[in-house]
Order: sequence, then C-alpha cells, then structure tokens
Amino acid sequence: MTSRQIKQSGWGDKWPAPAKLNLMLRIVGQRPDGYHLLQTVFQFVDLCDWLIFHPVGDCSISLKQPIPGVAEVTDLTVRAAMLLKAETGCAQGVCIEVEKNLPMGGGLGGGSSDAATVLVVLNQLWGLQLPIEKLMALGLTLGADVPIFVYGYAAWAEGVGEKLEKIEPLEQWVVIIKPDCHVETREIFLANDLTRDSKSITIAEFTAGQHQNDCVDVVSRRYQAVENALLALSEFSESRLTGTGACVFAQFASREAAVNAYEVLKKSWQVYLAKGINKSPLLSKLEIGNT
Ligand SMILES: C[C@@](CO)(OP(=O)(O)O)[C@H](O)COP(=O)(O)OP(=O)(O)OC[C@H]1O[C@@H](n2ccc(N)nc2=O)[C@H](O)[C@@H]1O
Ligand SMILES: Nc1ncnc2c1ncn2[C@@H]1O[C@H](COP(=O)(O)OP(=O)(O)O)[C@@H](O)[C@H]1O
Repeated sequence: MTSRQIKQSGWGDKWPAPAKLNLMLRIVGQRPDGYHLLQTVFQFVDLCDWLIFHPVGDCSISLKQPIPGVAEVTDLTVRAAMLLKAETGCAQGVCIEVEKNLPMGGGLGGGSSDAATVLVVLNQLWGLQLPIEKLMALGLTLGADVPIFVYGYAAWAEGVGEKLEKIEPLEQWVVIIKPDCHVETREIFLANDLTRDSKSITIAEFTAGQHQNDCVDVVSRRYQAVENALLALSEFSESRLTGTGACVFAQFASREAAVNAYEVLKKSWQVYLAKGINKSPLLSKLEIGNT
C-alpha cells in the first residue's frame, strides 16, 4: 500500500474525524503488560469532528482553541503532530483548529479519530510520504483505537484493536444515546468483575447475530445512567454499548424507524441520529493509492 494522495493542497480545508461504533466486543485474553486482547467490529458513523490545518511560518505546533478540560500538550491532535515531527525530523509547523462535535469519553472514539486525521492529513500537507502501515503503527502508540481511523474501513479487529480485517456490516441507521456520565476506558479494564476469558468467535457468528459486548455488565453496574439508557433504547431495538461506553446504540433497518425512536428518546436523553458507514469520510476526501 502506498501513501494516499490528497486531491488539492488541503491547507484550510475542513477534514472529517468520524465517530466509530463497536458493533460487538469480546475480551479474549490479556497481554503481560495488562492490555486486553479483543475481538471487536468497528464501523464508522456519519457524525464527525472537523479539523482545519492552518499553515504557520515556523516549526510550532499549536491549537487554535484548546478543548475545555484538555491541556494543549496532552491533546491527542497535538501529540499526533509532535509524533510525526519526532519520527521524521520534519521542521514544519501547524496550527490545528478542531470543531468538536463528538462527546468525550463516550466510546465513540472522537479523540482517537482526531489524532488519526492529524496523522493522515499532516503526512500529506508536510510531504512526509509515510506509508499507511507506518501511520497506523505510530497511531497505536497514542491509543488502541487510532489505527482503525487511519485504516479507514469498517473492520473485524483483534489484538488490542490493531489487527484489522476489512468487513462490510450492513450500513444501517443508528440511534445513539449519550448518558450523562463519563466512563474512563482504563477504569473498566481494571475492574475485578470484568469478563476476560470469552471464547473467540468467527466473523460468521458475528454476522449471524452474536453482538455481545463484554464490558456491558461492568459499566451498567457502575453507571446507572448507562443501564437506564440501554433499557430506554431496548423499547425500540436491540440496545448495545459501544466500546467501554458511555454511549449506547441501536440499529434500524429504515430511516423512519430510527427517526421514530429518536423523536421519542430526545425528550429525555442526549441523543444522536446517524448512519453506519463502512468507508471513513476521511478516506472519501482522499484519493486512494494502491488499496
Ligand atoms: C476498548 C475500546 C474499544 O474501542 O474502548 P473505547 O475507548 O472505544 O471505549 C478501545 O480499544 C480502547 O482504546 P483507547 O480508548 O484508544 O484506549 P487506550 O488509550 O489505548 O487505553 C486506555 C486504557 O485502557 C486499558 N486498555 C485499553 C485497550 C485494551 N485493549 N486493553 C486495555 O487494558 C489500558 O489500561 C489503557 O491504559
Ligand atoms: N482531541 C481530543 N478529543 C477528545 N478527547 C481528547 C482529545 N485529546 C485528548 N483527549 C482525552 O481523551 C479522552 C478520551 O476521549 P475520546 O476518544 O473522545 O473517548 P472514547 O475513547 O471513550 O471514545 C478524553 O476524555 C480526553 O481527556
């Protein structure tokens, strides 16, 4: 696979950083360093943060406006840009503007997606020509969810989420509830009552309807709002947790059914109506190389 080419220069453009859902998530083991071995299915949804890259006259990396509650040096977009510089010795700089739409700590992967968009777009704007595999490996050092957003296709994932196999789940309508709580991924993976020895399944078993998320019981026990949201959504369709939460979602075969659920639920919940997509909108804005 070669690096992907951008149609125009891309400076000043709005670049999408889409959300993802985990359509199922099984914990099948644990590495010696404590990280958990997963089987999961990633699919994107058409809800996005948007990033704009502004040229600067020096080698500085900055944010146009830091996200409230996230220090600039720890922001995943800044860390991604710094990582690219450290890896390549690039002497260019950038000012990154983030239009933040995705809820943080929601299991929608917003921070990871922002970081991936920085890696993919700056790789081109700075003329670095790193291959996608290298960008995915760099992304993995920022977070287990970053590689899927660099990869850009819905995938069956194993390892800690970095071994990816492209698959094509149905692109259904989705209703997502963001319960009024913030779930730290780390807290859930440290829980004593977390199932860590699920049996591995096949893609065919997932396709046949095996949608279990091994984190759901641990998260619901600790966060009443998540349990309530799962219950509220289950009135309309099978309700599931994405990642380690806090967001829960349900898929619908028709837009009408999804809108019906959305209209009812929005009276009591922070709720999103979205569409599942198997190709990241970030990729759709790029010309594809030899993929
Ligand atoms: C489990 C998933 C499924 O998508 O949960 P969500 O974050 O999306 O809810 C992700 O892979 C999460 O990825 P990400 O949010 O990038 O996690 P990281 O920053 O790499 O890790 C946060 C913490 O969670 C733990 N962790 C994370 C991933 C993993 N496979 N095993 C772990 O034990 C580690 O303790 C780590 O310190
Ligand atoms: N650009 C960013 N956007 C969102 N979160 C960020 C960003 N940079 C750092 N973070 C930190 O990463 C944490 C996880 O964010 P996020 O990826 O949105 O959640 P999740 O992994 O649950 O989907 C946030 O709580 C925040 O502290």
